[in-house]
Amino acid sequence: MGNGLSEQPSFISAVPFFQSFHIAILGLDSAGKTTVLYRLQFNEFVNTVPTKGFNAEKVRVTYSMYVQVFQQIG
Ligand SMILES: Nc1nc2c(ncn2[C@@H]2O[C@H](COP(=O)(O)OP(=O)(O)OP(=O)(O)O)[C@@H](O)[C@H]2O)c(=O)[nH]1
Ligand SMILES: [Mg+2]
Repeated sequence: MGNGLSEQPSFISAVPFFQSFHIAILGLDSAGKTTVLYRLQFNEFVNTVPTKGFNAEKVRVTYSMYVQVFQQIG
């Protein structure tokens, strides 16, 4: 689950700055989707409540590159 998240993979730095991509996090209830999303966004673990609908965050992966991450209910 969220605790297993390692450093962001190096392939991201190989993506040209003008490209953008979306990441969808899918999983069963309480799988740790929101935990992963906020770990990416804030670099810390936060207390979560069950998500209603979906959640989206723009995550900065390099100085000038952002990735839009969508979190969908299970
Ligand atoms: N032990 C453990 N607990 C975790 C881990 N990741 C998340 N949790 C806990 O699992 C619970 C659910 O985490 P969420 O991130 O809210 O799960 P979710 O997939 O977003 O759940 P829904 O929004 O209901 O679909 C929370 O109490 C988290 O603290 C992990 O890696 N290890
Ligand atoms: Mg959630």
